[in-house]
Amino acid sequence: MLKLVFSSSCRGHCLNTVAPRLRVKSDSNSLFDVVGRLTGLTRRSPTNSLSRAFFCSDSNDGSGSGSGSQPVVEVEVKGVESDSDGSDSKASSAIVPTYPRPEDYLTVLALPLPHRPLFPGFYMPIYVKDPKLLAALQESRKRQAPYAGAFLLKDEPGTESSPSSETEKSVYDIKGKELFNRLHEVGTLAQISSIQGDQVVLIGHRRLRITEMVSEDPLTVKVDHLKEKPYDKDDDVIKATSFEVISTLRDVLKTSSLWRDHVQTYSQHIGDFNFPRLADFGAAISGANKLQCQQVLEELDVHKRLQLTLELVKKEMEISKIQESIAKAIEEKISGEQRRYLLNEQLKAIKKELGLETDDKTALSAKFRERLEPNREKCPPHVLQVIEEELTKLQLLEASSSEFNVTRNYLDWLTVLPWGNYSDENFDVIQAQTILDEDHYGLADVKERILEFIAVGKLRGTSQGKIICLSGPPGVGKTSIGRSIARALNRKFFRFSVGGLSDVAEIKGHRRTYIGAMPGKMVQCLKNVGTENPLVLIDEIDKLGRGHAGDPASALLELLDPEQNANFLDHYLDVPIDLSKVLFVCTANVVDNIPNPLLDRMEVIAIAGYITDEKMHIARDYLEKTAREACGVKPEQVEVTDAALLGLIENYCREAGVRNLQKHIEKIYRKVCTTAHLKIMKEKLKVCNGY
Ligand SMILES: Nc1ncnc2c1ncn2[C@@H]1O[C@H](COP(=O)(O)OP(=O)(O)OP(=O)(O)O)[C@@H](O)[C@H]1O
Repeated sequence: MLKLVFSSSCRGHCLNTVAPRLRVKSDSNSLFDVVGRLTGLTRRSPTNSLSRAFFCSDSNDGSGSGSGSQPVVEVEVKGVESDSDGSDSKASSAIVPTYPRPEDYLTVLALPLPHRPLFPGFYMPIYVKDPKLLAALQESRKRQAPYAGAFLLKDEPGTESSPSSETEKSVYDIKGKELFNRLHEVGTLAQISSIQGDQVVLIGHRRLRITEMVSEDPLTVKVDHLKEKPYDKDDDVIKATSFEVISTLRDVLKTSSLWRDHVQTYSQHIGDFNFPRLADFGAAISGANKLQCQQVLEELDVHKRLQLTLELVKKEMEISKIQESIAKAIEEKISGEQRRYLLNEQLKAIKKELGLETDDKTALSAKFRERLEPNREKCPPHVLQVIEEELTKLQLLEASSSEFNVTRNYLDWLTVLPWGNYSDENFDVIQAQTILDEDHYGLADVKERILEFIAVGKLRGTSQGKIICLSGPPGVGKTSIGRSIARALNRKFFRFSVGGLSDVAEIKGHRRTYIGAMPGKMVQCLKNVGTENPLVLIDEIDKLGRGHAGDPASALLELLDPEQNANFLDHYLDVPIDLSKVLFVCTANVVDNIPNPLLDRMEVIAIAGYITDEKMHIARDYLEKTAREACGVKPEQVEVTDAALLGLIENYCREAGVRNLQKHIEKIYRKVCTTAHLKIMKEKLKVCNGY
């Protein structure tokens, strides 16, 4: 049992039920076999023709005189529809009763078709919303007269001809005379194949013409049965036109799979074929609008009908060509995009594997932009401009060129600097004092100066960079107090020693044109600390070297001078940096060795050596504690007496600073550790030997 469906949504026709087995005796050559041969469709063997021979038995009787192929209908109610409820199966089994014959129906119920006319030989499901009409249809089936007239509904005057202009429901709102006037005169005698709920499946049989209205509700009309005008089947023009229709159909079939399905289904169910049927078939499966289809239906001249159909299938051919080209273009686009995506993904994977991902220009730019984004608001406009210019340049450069690397490094430095980032300064004098005292004993002058600095900063609301120079003999705590000051002020700490420095580039940076060029110490410092207001300790400023190319002291001057350092220009960076918020602390052993212009700009705080009493305090409260912790000794384990410390200071550590004293204390603790360890080992040995 077969169930084959024509796409009714696009064509409006449907082969939607099972054909009862009718034997159609026909010796006419099937045109669809010709189409099948041309398109490679398999031709059914003659033995199969029994099961596929279904078509309205007298739909081709118009060719009577011409074709002379009048099929003999013998009803054999063998095949039954296996509907779910089974209610219709009986009814549908008697599709073509022997009596009365279809041509005997001269008064029929008129069914309005809103979308397309019904062609002989085609199925069409319709929804009958009018209960009266539905009841009448059911009644007529019961009376063994399952026929009605299906007529296309004319568009309402003034509305556009579109399939959606009239819904199924509103069609059945029109009744009586109004409906009669809205129906096209020519329609189709339709066999009611099945009724399921409000769905009625019609099979087109033959053409009808309305002559008069018999009753209004449900609309019943008197009809004339129409026959095709006699034609000569050997007429060359008709033959040529039909061959052209077939050839066009064949071309469409090549491209449109939907049509292929239609023809295959149709050819399996249609046995004989002739010119009028070919015309009907072409028009029925074309996507032409309802009026064009109606025109074909109304045409009784076979040649004209073939011509009309040819027009429609040619148009269909054009549509299918456009459809094909659209499909091809979209397919190409999609496959091209997919290919590119795949290749890109592969490229990414390869780069990742080889560690080359950073060389990707776009990824690099994205990285730099991402890094800059949090500081963009605070970043000075001139720097932003340079960054944007360099980013554009980066995109234009060849990734393998040396210039590319220079630009990449430059951008790396430009974007990594903490533009406008400051650490929250501590303006609490008491807290600062506590921190300073925690770390160092004495050093009153230094501490006082720092507290003054904080107090001024608090009153002003902002602190200005200063240059403080701590001078004194080695080991008096110049460097360590610098770290302590940074902690007290809550600034980041950076130390660099300029002892023996003779290259100006160390301070001012190299020009970017040199291979391996680097920015100066100050830019490195900013990158390191991540804030623009760190405490920078410049150690051993009195031991600054003398360069053969340029004077480091002068470069340092530019760096330290509060007047100039608001716009400090590093050779590498090439954009001014604001260093005015940086607190510079320099250390020197001998002030006299500091170049005069530098010394002039500094606030020198001299730290003299410590006296014995001070050393005692430092040793007891700071040095001993640090040394003990460093050696992992607990306070209760060792006791260093004052006499011992005094002896150490007076006899062994007579220098001004406390570095030597610190070393001796550390030495004592190391010795204590070793002795204690040896003692424990001896005890263990004694135990082992049985003493
Ligand atoms: N007043 C102090 N209180 C506590 N510790 C101190 C004090 N002065 C110095 N020290 C300690 O002495 C050690 C040496 O100090 P530091 O290295 O800062 O000396 P310096 O003056 O910088 O020497 P140099 O001039 O040789 O660089 C440090 O461990 C430091 O903690």
